[in-house]
Amino acid sequence: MESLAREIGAACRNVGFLYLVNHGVATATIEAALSAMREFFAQPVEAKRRVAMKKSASGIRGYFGLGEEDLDDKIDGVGTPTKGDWKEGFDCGCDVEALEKQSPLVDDNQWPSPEFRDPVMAYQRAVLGVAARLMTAFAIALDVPAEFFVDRTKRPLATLRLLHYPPSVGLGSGAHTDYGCCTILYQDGVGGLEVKLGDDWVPVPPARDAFVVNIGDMMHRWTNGRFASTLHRVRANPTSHRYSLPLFFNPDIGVRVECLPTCCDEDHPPRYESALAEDLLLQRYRATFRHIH
Ligand SMILES: O=C(O)CCC(=O)C(=O)O
Ligand SMILES: [Fe+2]
Repeated sequence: MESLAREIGAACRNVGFLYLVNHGVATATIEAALSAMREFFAQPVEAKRRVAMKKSASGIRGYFGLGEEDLDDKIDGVGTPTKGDWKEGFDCGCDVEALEKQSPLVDDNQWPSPEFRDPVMAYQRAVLGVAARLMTAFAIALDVPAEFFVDRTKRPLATLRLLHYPPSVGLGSGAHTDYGCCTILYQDGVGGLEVKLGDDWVPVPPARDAFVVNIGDMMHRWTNGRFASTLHRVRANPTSHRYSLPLFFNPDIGVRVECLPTCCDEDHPPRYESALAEDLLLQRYRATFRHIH
C-alpha cells in the first residue's frame, strides 16, 4: 500500500488525474450499469422527465436533460447566457434511509424502476468501496494518519452520475474543474475526455476496465494546493453515443475542510479559509444548475 500510495500521491500532485486498474470492481457490475443506463436514456424525454431532478425535494436527485447543466458557466459565463452542456444525466446518492436528512445535499433518490435501480446501486456500492481504499492511499501519500479521510467519509455526500452524450459536434461538457474531493469515472470506449496540461488539451483515452480518478477543488483546498484540481472537458463524438459514469466523492456532513497540518509550514501558510464541505458543494451546485437555489 505504501508504494502504491506514493505513486497515487505523485499523480495527484503532478497531473490531478490517474488511471486506476485492478480495482476489484467486476466487469459484469460495470456492464450491467451501462446497459441499464443505455435503456433508460433511449426512452422518450417525457418518460425520463417523470424522474426529473426538479421533482426531488432539494432538486439534486434524478434526471436532467440536454442543456440543463452548464459546466463552463464559472469559467467564462459571467452574465453571458450560454447554451449549456450537450449531455443528459441521472444523479443518485447513497441510500438515504440510514442518513439524517439534515442537509439540502441529502435527498431521496427517484427511481424509474427496480430493473434500473438495482444494477445502478450495485455499481455505486462497488465504486464506494474503491473510494474508501483511495482515501487510505491519499492519507498515506499526504503523511496524515492512514484513517484520516476514511474517518471523515463514513456516510459520504457521494453522487453517482450517469451521463449520455448524444452524437454532436463540439463540446459535450464544457471546461471545468470538479467541485468535490475526488471523482472516480468509468467511460465507455468512445473517448472524448480531455485534460488541460500546460497550454494543451490532452486526450484521456478509454482503457478497458480502468477507472479514471481525478482530484476536485475541495481536495485541492484541503491540501493547500498540493493536489491538483485540473481543468477538463469532454468533446462529443460526431457519430457515436457516449456513456460515462462519474462518482463524485465527498466527505460527511459536518466535516470541516481546513489546511492539513502536513501541507503548510512557515513558507507555505494556508491559502484558503476553513469551510464546511457541504457549504463548498452547495455553492458549486447553485452555480451550475439554474434550478437549485
Ligand atoms: O464524461 C466524462 O468523461 C467526464 C464528465 C465530467 O467531467 C463531469 O461530469 O464532471
Ligand atoms: Fe468533471
